[in-house]
Amino acid sequence: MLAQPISLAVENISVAYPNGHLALKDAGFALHGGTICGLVGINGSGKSTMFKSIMGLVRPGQGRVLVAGGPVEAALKRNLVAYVPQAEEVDWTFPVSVRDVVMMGRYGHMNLLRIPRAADHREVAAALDRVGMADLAERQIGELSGGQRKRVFLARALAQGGQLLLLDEPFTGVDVTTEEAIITLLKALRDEGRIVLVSTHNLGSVPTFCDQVVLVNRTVLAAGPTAEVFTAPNLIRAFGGALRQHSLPGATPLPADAVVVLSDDERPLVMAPDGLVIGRLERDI
Ligand SMILES: Nc1ncnc2c1ncn2[C@@H]1O[C@H](COP(=O)(O)OP(=O)(O)OP(=O)(O)O)[C@@H](O)[C@H]1O
Repeated sequence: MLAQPISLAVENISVAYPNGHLALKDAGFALHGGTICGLVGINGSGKSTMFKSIMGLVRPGQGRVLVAGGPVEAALKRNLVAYVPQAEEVDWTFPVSVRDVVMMGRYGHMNLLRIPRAADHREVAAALDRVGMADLAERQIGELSGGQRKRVFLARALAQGGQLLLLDEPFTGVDVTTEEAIITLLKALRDEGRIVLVSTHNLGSVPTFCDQVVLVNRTVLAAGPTAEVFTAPNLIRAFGGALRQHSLPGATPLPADAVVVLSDDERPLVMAPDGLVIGRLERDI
């Protein structure tokens, strides 16, 4: 377990960009260590803006974000917040090795000259081992598969020692086996007391790995345990016209009145009419 329990409180924040666009209004939720939470919403709903607020990259005009009970800046100084970017945010042609990228997670622990010490090398080796990338440590990052790329940046977050992990769309472009491996790792990190906050519009995987869900659409529409929040009525509220609903044609053993919610991950969710998630299909319909 971690020495000190981590917590995150987003207290009714409003965030406007310099062009005047109000990306979040009165958005709030709270999390405590030992949870995986899905930050779920359509494109442009404010997920990245929420992450940026938690990382101190944008300052809310109203409200505040507290990490471990204090301001974001203090948490960043303590290396508590670690970010795993979307693949598109990374320049994969940059000539650095897997080990170099993971070592970047140690920068906050080094002095200005950034000369790694034995402890830094140890942490990097442990992180690479944990994500199953030790054998590829010397490989250039451009020569990795999509799933391997995700694991490298997860290793960087681990080497940093982050207790609040922010993952932006971690399953985009990875196959089901890799997705399962990443989920297993995220659950282990949760069990060690971390907060794992995962931004995703990949609805199908949410019930399988998220303990809690925050539904966003320019504000927080609902937040809480997955079974209470991840329901058909709430999802329709969050996704509006972006969701298509179908009755499932003659499928067994699913109830005849089951509702299938199609998202963009090609593995539709199956819900009872009252909104309870029954499961998900492993095939297209
Ligand atoms: N720097 C910016 N300046 C002005 N508007 C912005 C800026 N960044 C984002 N926005 C706008 O704020 C809204 C929320 O964007 P945000 O990136 O937070 O959404 P998102 O949920 O992360 O979307 P996606 O799933 O597509 O990544 C969008 O309407 C977007 O166009």
